[in-house]
Amino acid sequence: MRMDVIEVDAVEKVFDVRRRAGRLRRERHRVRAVDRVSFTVRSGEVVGYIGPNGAGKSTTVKMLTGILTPSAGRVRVAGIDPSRERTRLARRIGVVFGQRSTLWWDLPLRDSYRLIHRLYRVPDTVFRANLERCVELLDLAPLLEVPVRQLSLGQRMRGEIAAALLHDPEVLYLDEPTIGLDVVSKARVRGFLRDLNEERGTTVLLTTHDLTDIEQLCGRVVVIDHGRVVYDGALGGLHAAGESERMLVVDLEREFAPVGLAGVRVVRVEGPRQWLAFPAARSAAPLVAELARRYPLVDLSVREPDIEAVIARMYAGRSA
Ligand SMILES: Nc1ncnc2c1ncn2[C@@H]1O[C@H](COP(=O)(O)OP(=O)(O)OP(=O)(O)O)[C@@H](O)[C@H]1O
Repeated sequence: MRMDVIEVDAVEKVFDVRRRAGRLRRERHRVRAVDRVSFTVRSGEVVGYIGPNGAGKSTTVKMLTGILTPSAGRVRVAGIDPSRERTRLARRIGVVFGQRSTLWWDLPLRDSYRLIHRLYRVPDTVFRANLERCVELLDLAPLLEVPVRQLSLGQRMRGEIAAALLHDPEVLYLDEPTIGLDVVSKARVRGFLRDLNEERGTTVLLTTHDLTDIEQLCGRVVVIDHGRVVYDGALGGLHAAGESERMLVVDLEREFAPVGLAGVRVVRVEGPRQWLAFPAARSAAPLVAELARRYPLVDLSVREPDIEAVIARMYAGRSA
């Protein structure tokens, strides 16, 4: 049976900040970075944790690693309370921060890996097998003797991901793992993560602003905004939540006035071609049938909305 490996229940994090209020006065001010957030992640799931800047994503991930203690609520990762047993938890999780390195800057990659081997007390056979696998799949062989500071961003990121996996973690947190990478490196990292999840059943919580990461990796997304969960479900369902539209592009035999169909908005007419927007959740089939019955239809295509637009619309709706 699949278990919940990450449990976040009514979790809050409030920061006390001092702000200047005049020449000498400082005012205390509270920032509620995470506001009664609840979600669970089952073993083997890949979940995207997304939201605009300052939404509370990093603060949540820091509570999941034990770096920060929640102000209220309950967090469990692999049954462990992260802030109480951070060291024990560290053996069960892997963490990759796209913007921060966990490797030793002046050491060759291989030496960083040796240190991790010893620090985490990884059994020799496990370490060797994992290193071999990562070196092969992430193409690290030519890089092992190179000091980390000489690696390109894409090379270093592959090195970081390997470092996070050498101790066989059940859960992997990835914070912007493809940030700044070129298209080829992004594809390689995504392919590796997909295989890792499929073959090993590693649970992944992925924070990213790159929606292709989400589309290609995540079966489910949790969207957070102003510290609160505003959506939790399948990626496809975001369209309905964001009230997004699909587009039917039709070519008629000749020019017509904008077609009149219930539930359809004509957004553009160019000669015999018309662009018809309709709710994304609705089936296109009856619309096409009705069109074909009433107009001389020559050709058509359906365009899916892009997720970025959907999420932007959802955020806008929330703050309005
Ligand atoms: N140590 C801190 N002290 C005070 N305020 C903080 C602290 N850390 C985060 N915050 C505030 O909490 C809120 C949430 O920040 P957080 O870094 O979790 O957002 P995020 O969703 O990860 O954003 P981004 O996408 O920009 O990384 C922000 O308003 C931020 O300024």
